[in-house]
Amino acid sequence: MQSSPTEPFPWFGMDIGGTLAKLVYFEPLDISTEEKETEVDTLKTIRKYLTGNVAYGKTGIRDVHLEMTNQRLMGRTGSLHFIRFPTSEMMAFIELAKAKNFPSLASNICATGGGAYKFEQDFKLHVNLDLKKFDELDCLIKGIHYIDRNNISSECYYFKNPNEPEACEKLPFDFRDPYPYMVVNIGSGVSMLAVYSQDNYQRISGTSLGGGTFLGLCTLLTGCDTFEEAIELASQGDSKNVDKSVKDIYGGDYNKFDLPGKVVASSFGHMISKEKRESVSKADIAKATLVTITNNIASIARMCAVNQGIERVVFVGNFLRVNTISMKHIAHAMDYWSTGNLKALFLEHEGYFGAMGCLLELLKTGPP
Ligand SMILES: Nc1ncnc2c1ncn2[C@@H]1O[C@H](COP(=O)(O)OP(=O)(O)OP(=O)(O)O)[C@@H](O)[C@H]1O
Ligand SMILES: CC(C)(CO)[C@@H](O)C(=O)NCCC(=O)O
Repeated sequence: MQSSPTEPFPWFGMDIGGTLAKLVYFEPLDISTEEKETEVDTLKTIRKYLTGNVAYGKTGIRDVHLEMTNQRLMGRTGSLHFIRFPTSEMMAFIELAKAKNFPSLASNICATGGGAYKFEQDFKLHVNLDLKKFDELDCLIKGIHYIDRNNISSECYYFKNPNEPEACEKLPFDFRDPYPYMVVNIGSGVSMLAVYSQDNYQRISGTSLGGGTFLGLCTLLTGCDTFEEAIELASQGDSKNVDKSVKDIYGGDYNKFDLPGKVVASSFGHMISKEKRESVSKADIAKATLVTITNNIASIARMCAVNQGIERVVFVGNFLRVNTISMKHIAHAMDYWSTGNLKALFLEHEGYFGAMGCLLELLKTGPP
């Protein structure tokens, strides 16, 4: 027998970030006949709309490959769905919620991320909803913990031989006993956290050179329009045409301090030459932008991990979406510069942990 939920449906967690808004929706699949008969139309409409589509409006997308089935939450069994749309469309989302009559449901709306604060007044003004706000980094840690424990296929993975295209392998990593570990959340900007236990963590550092910087610079420099386009362009480019290497400066290795010739000495360093600027392609520039941002994040992460005496570093955030180039670069850089002492780990649900943690907070909260 199922226990009756303390929190009325629908169950959502929302993470409104600087670039993307993420939504985790729990679809109950153990609805009794009695519940079906009494389920209000609005609830049914929302459930059917979200689970019956993979795209919403022009820009909303459900990441079907990330769906988690057979989840048990608060005594109910169902599926977790993962949906994202650009934060720039937030007002359209609020209008959609209005059109679907969402505010008529006596439910809490929980949100995290900067947008929970930024859009609070809009929710109140346009749909008369009070947002319950939760901290984005608390939610991130809670979400990582839940998804890693409850994903039946392996959530956590690493790259073996990340720098050898032929021999590189993506392998599962057993993250059951993870503490202490570091989280590097690469969103628009980057936050770095040291996690000591399930409810003990600190934000130890951050950098404004993040996913937003990559996309911003790449669109400026190459004229591309979307993140997917920028990554595709980068995959065809060669950053050596843009960056100056140790070899370009030394004519070979810098032996005294163990700097091999192929290491980047100066990101974008070749671009001071008119001749090089004229011969470089857009793809080369996209790749160099990606590598510059990625290496900088890996470098700061490595210094933080060494400072904290932590060996495992988990990289998350939507910057890593469809971006194996950066993941392999990070894996190689962490391994190489720490002489094998640090391990870069990755999680399948990349950018959804904040929204997942937010859903868990909603269920903890119960009715007002
Ligand atoms: N479809 C997409 N549109 C825009 N950016 C994308 C997309 N897919 C991946 N990205 C990358 O993901 C980044 C945003 O990641 P994420 O959603 O984790 O952060 P955010 O929550 O928006 O930012 P922050 O946490 O700094 O507020 C973008 O800056 C971009 O590099
Ligand atoms: C401001 C946040 C936390 C919003 O998610 C993120 O974009 C970030 O950590 N930016 C980097 C800020 C810093 O320089 O530490």
